[in-house]
Amino acid sequence: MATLAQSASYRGKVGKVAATLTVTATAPTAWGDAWWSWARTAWPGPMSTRFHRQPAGGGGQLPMAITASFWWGRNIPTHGSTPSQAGGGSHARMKTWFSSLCATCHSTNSRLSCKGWEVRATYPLPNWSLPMPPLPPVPPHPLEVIMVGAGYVGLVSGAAMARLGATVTVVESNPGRLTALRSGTIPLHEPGLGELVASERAANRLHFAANLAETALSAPAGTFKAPRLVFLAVGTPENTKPGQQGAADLSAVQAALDELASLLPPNPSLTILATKSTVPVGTGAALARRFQALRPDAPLVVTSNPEFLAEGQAVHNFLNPDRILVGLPGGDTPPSYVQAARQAYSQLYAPLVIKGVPLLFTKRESAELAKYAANAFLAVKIAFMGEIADFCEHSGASVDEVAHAMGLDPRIGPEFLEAGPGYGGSCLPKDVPALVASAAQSNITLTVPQAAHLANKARKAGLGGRMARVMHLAGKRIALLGLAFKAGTDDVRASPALDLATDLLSQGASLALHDPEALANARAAMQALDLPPQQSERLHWAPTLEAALTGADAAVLLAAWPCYKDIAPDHMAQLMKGRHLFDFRRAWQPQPLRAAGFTLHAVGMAEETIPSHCDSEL
Ligand SMILES: NC(=O)c1ccc[n+]([C@@H]2O[C@H](COP(=O)([O-])OP(=O)(O)OC[C@H]3O[C@@H](n4cnc5c(N)ncnc54)[C@H](O)[C@@H]3O)[C@@H](O)[C@H]2O)c1
Ligand SMILES: O=c1ccn([C@@H]2O[C@H](COP(=O)(O)OP(=O)(O)O[C@H]3O[C@H](CO)[C@@H](O)[C@H](O)[C@H]3O)[C@@H](O)[C@H]2O)c(=O)[nH]1
Repeated sequence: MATLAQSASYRGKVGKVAATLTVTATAPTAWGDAWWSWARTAWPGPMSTRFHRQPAGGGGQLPMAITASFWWGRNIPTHGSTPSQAGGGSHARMKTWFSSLCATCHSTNSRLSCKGWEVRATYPLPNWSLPMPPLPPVPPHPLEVIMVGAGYVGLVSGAAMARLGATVTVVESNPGRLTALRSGTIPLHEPGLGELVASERAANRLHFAANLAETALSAPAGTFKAPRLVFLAVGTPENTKPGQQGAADLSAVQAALDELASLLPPNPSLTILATKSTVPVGTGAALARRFQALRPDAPLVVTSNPEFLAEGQAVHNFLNPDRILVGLPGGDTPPSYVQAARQAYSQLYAPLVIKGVPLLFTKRESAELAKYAANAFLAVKIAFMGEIADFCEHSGASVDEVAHAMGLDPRIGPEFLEAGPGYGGSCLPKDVPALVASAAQSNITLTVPQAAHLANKARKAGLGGRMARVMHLAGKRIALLGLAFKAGTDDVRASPALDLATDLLSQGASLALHDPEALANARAAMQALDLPPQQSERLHWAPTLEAALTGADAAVLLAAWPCYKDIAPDHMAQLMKGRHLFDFRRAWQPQPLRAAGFTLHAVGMAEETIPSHCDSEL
């Protein structure tokens, strides 16, 4: 038992109802983690909680601040149309809860104030005693992680796992990418990744290898002091073989497994294999069978640890996930292997779990399917809003207002309701058909994801047609702004911009293409299309936004990079020849652009915004 000097304070806002209780304690910081796990289970709050701990100093007897955020949940009614009316309901509930919290904590002298939308409360908690459990055992060795593939997922996950304390070797078979990494260059655009990789390399926790044979995996049995985790983060693109179109191409996953089987030493200790790659349900079981046939002497447990990061915010997503999902095998797998896997994951992700991130252990099949189901659900939301946006354009409604009104319903939520040019990227476009194809193998027809997939393909293919309805395209110079599949990344895989570019070229337009990060990737992708010379000579790669806009008859916004949002309308008007703007992201403000003389065609905005003089161009 230790006595802690504490104070607690609460600050919450109506509509975003969360209470933060900050407990300031003077305690040996070495006890922090143990106190933490005790607090998470023993806290008397009636609602779900999320804990954060911020040590105020290094080891020893330094004070630390502990913040426990008590989330009220998503069902707080915020009735009324004025702050005080709306606040009444939820603030009253908050007050009741805090009063009971106070009583539970034997607190006196609590202060509570309610001003506009905000409630503040301060509760001194004198002489509040908390039992201190014994320190948990410290694992004797850091985890050894091998990450196969240094793409968006493998490189981010590998570096972030090193940050979590593991010793990580990232294996990359692409020589150019490996050379770049070894020389300290990050071969992809991901905010924060450069700093993360550099600091983990400097701490000697992050290494790179050209193949599995270069890692310690091929060393004699007994080399590893702790269980080794081998993650597969290789690509699983859409299969293009006849008869298998749409299904996931698992050849890179299988090749990596075969490589592993070929180099493990005789009678090695247990290897924990994890698919970070997105793989169809049943893949883990198939990989286990394949490995068993190749290496009956080598103990292996195949687990699923799907990744939910989104490009452009990958480092942040990995280190602050909504959940960590781990699928464990059942059936014939020895329980001791499964237990070892569970322990290894618990150790690997402990620094995140301690922050309150849920670590879900499920059946392996559930984890595999949950990843696809999540992506398909996101795809359905986006595709649905695309169709609603089309209807808005013909009904006088604004899709922004419709989405906002829908999103305030907590059963719907505000995320992923932005209608745009169609979803792109390396995940949703290939994962939805892969889900549909894998279900079809079990004679299950997934009509809803399939409809989203078809709607999205049609949306991307129809962008040029939308433009052709308001202006002649042949002979015109069009500035395409934003070539990545969304702002924040240099990834152009399945980018709507590439679909539109090929369509506009075939309609006779000249293109000036610009992107702040994705120009090189877009150029490589367009070159790979092997366009006829009369089309490729009409492609112009603009090094600056100004160069793209200069002399353009029209500009098209496809990815909402800040540089496009921030450009001054008058500056655009000076540079451009024509006055047509197509905003497929609704990132541009209509009024200032109209004031500068532009005609704005924005997705999901009513037709009346298009002046009648456009007809004369048809
Ligand atoms: N990109 C994302 O945002 C994201 C998010 C979650 C999940 N995923 C899934 O993760 C997987 C990887 O996606 P990605 O975008 O990182 O792919 P990527 O194509 O960017 O990277 C894969 C990397 O693996 C390398 N590689 C392939 N085979 C190898 C081998 N045998 N040994 C060593 N290196 C090898 C490739 O050279 C490449 O650099 C996919 O299944 C994808 O669906 C992707
Ligand atoms: O409201 C929205 C949200 C997204 N998009 C588009 O949808 C696509 C995908 O966007 P996003 O999901 O942000 O990017 P990804 O990096 O592809 O991430 C998705 O795919 C990853 C790979 O599986 C998952 O890990 C992530 O959770 C999932 O969000 C992009 O073209 C976006 O422009 C919209 O049009 N409207």
